[in-house]
Order: sequence, then C-alpha cells, then structure tokens
Amino acid sequence: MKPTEMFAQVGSVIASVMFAWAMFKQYCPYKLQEYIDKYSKRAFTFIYPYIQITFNEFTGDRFMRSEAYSAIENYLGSRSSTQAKRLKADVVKSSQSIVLSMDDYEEVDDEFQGVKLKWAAGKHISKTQTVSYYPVTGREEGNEIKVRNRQRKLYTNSGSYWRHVVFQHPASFESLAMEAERKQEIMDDLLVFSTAEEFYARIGRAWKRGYLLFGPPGTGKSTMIAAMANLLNYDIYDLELTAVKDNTELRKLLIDTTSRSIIVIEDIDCSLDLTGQRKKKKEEGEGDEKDPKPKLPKEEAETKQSQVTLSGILNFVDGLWSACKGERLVVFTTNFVEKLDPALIRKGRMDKHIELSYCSFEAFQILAKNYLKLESHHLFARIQELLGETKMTPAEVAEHLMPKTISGDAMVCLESLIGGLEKAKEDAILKAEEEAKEKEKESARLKAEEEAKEKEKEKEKAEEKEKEKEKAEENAKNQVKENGFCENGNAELISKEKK
Ligand SMILES: Nc1ncnc2c1ncn2[C@@H]1O[C@H](COP(=O)(O)OP(=O)(O)OP(=O)(O)O)[C@@H](O)[C@H]1O
Ligand SMILES: [Mg+2]
Repeated sequence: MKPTEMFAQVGSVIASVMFAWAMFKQYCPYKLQEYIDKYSKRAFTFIYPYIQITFNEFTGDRFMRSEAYSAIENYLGSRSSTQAKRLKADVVKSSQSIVLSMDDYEEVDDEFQGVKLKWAAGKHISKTQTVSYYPVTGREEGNEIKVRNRQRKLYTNSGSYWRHVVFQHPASFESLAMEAERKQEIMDDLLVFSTAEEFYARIGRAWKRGYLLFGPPGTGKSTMIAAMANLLNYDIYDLELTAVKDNTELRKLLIDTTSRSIIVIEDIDCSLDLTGQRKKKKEEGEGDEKDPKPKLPKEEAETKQSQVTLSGILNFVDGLWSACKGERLVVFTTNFVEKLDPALIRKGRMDKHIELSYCSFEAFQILAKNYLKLESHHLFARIQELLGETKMTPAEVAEHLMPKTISGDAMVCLESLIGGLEKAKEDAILKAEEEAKEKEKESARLKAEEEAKEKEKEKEKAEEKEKEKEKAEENAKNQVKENGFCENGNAELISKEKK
C-alpha cells in the first residue's frame, strides 16, 4: 500500500471513530455514559501506577483563593526556578523581591520521606486553574515560605465581599512614640499570642485575642494597628460596620476572613449606635413623650441604617471564632471608651485595653529620633517642661517635627514645637478662664432664675392671701346683711301684732 493511500485510510478510520463517538455522546443515555467513564478510569488505574490529587486554585461558591494552593505555590518557588523551563514571576514587598512559580503545564520533581513525587500545574476544563500533584508534602514549609515572602493585604468590605489592596504601611513598634516599657509589654503579648496555638488548643479556647485601643484623635491608634500587622506579618481586615447590611452579612464577612489576620473595627462608638440600641429598645417600650416627631416603625427606622446589632457583634467576637481555624486578632478603636456598652469591652471579649494618650517626653524623644535623628538637644529641657504643663497629641508633635526647610534644620523644627506648645498652653489657660467665666455666668443666671422664681412664689402667696382676706370680708358682710334683714323682719311682725 502506498503511503498516501495508507494516510487516506487512517484518516477515514479516525473520522469514523470521531463520528461514532459524537453519535454515542449525543444519543447514549447519560447514566450509561457515566458507567463507561467510571469503569474506563478504573481500568486506566491498573496500568497507571501513580496516585493523583488535585488542588483547585479557587474553591467554594465564592471563588476564594485556596490557602493550600498558595502554600504549594510558595513551597515550590525555589524548586520551580531550578527545574521548570517556564516560570511566572510576581513582584512582592515593595518591588524588593520577585517570587517565581511554575507556569501552566510545567512539572517539578520532588521527594518526601523517600517517596518520589511530581508536581504539575495545569488548566482545568472549567477554566479554573488547578495544580495537580502526587503525594502531598511540605504544607507547613509552604506556609512558612508564604509568610516570609507574601504580600500582605489590606481588606475592606464592600457589600458582603472583601476587596483588597497590597498593605505596605511602614509603621513599626520601633518608630511608635510610646513609653518603652508599655511598648515592650504589648509586643510581648502579641508575640506570645502568635506562637500559642498549642496552648489555646490545650485550654480549649479559640485562638483569638481582642484588643481595645482608646484615646483622643491623633494619638496613634491606627498607627499601632499597622505596627501590629507588620510585627506579626498578618493581613488586616478593616471592617466598616456602617456598610454591613445586617448580622447575616456580618457573619458571612467574618467567615471569609483568613487566618493570621487582624480584624479591625475603627471608631466603634460612631460606627453604629451600638451603645444606644439596648436603651432605645427600653425607651420604645415606655414611649417617648418628649419626642414630638411621630416614630417610625422599628424595621423602617433600622433599614435606613445598618441592621447590625450589639448582640450581632458580641456573637461575632465570642461564638463564630471557634468555627474559624487559625489565629485572629480583633481590634476595636474608640475616642470615647466611656460611651461603649460594658458588655462589648469586658475581659474575655476585649482581652487587652490599651490607652493611647497625649505625648509624653519619652514619646517625644522617639519622635525626635525618628524625624530629626536627634538623641539630645539643649532645647529638650524646655520641651520636657512644656509637655508636663500642656497636652499635645503625638500627631501634632510630629507635624511640628516635619522638615520646615530644605536643609532640614532641626533647630527650626524644635523651635516650631516650642512655639506650638507655648501657644497650646496659652490657649488652654484662656480656655480654662473662659470656661470659669462661663461657669460663673451660668451659676449667676441660675441664681437669678431661682430668685425670680422665689419672688414669683411669694407674690403668688401674697395674692392668694389677699384673695382669701377679701373672701372672708365678703362672707362677713353677707352674714351681717342676712342678720340685719331678720331683725328688721321680726321688728315689723311685732309692730303689726301690737296694732
Ligand atoms: N504614638 C505615635 N507614634 C508615632 N506617630 C504617631 C503617633 N500617634 C500619632 N502619630 C502620627 O500621627 C498620625 C495620625 O495618627 P493615627 O492616625 O494613628 O491616630 P489615631 O489615634 O488613629 O487617630 P483617630 O482617632 O483620629 O483615628 C500618624 O500618621 C502618625 O504619623
Ligand atoms: Mg485612627
């Protein structure tokens, strides 16, 4: 047979097989197809000596990126770069390092406890990328590499989903202006927590810890959260409660958070009227007479805002954690700790309460070192004195220490700070005087009001007395008149009888 004839025959055989297969697919009952598929795969395993496990890159109904997939990807990073011919590159950590991973359809050899294995990357028909590989290994190692290399993320909620950007805040505990002892205590607490998986498992508690950061605006609450994330290499989930529709959505969002993360609710006192909700309910029962406006029905009023309730938040802090594997920190911040419901911040929910306050001299020294590279200066003594006499937030102090000239003269900054502190001191004195005056005025006004009321009362009393007197006189007159009439009448009768 000539080669051309042979090719023609082979071609027609292939075409017939394909036609038969297409007809089979079209008309063969679905159940039968399933059986054929199943048994052909089983038959294949007799001649195919490997075990195959597939890890999908995206899992679940919400297409979250699989943690296992990224752990494997990180684990394979170094092996891929030496064995695979085609690699994918990702730039991390502010463009300082490149993470390499193998491209689709590449294979990498590996060995685990004497067992030979192959890692292969491929694309699934459903268009989701998969990594398939034989015996599993190095998950923990992969996680560790991931922690070292990975880009950390800052998540924010929009609807019931999280969106993220790369988290690159430069804050660190070293640069945080705070008393060294307190700073060390917080760092120790965080580090102990992050390595205490076994301890939490042993005592039967979910591996989580709550922090409450409170203090005036500009004292470093948000900065401290960034420093915490940088210290522990955690992601941040910045939860905007006002954008969460209800408790169900809140639950969904929290279940979607990954381990090694800090869940932050900033300004919890303003986020929702969490503190007022219990009181409000009570008032609703009693009926508010003072409010002249007609009340909206409860549901209607709540749909105007978020329906997340205090109990929803409490459940999230307590209950759901046990269902989520991995360590999590939850951090609340507030400017007004006294406004919060005690139930929200009791120990066990918020384990550690950290007050961030006005700038102390020790905190200033850290700022001076960071901003001006100054350990000491003859103006420090004056600054220390002024900081003892007046209140200024670290944010304001930092603003004075920002370079004022191109040469970055430290003296100019320190003088600016001294000027600012002196002004703050004067303002505080003036404010105190004004407040004292206002207080005096108020008490004088109250006294005058009291006196006027007293006078009014006395006047009313006097008028009442006058009225009573008049009434008594009237009564007396009437009495006299009646008596006189009778006497006259009798006299008339007597005179008639005589006649
Ligand atoms: N303790 C601090 N150490 C170093 N820098 C600080 C400190 N406090 C404030 N700053 C500086 O002031 C700026 C504002 O601070 P930050 O946003 O952390 O304050 P905050 O307490 O979160 O305020 P708010 O209550 O308004 O949210 C920061 O960018 C930082 O540069
Ligand atoms: Mg803040």
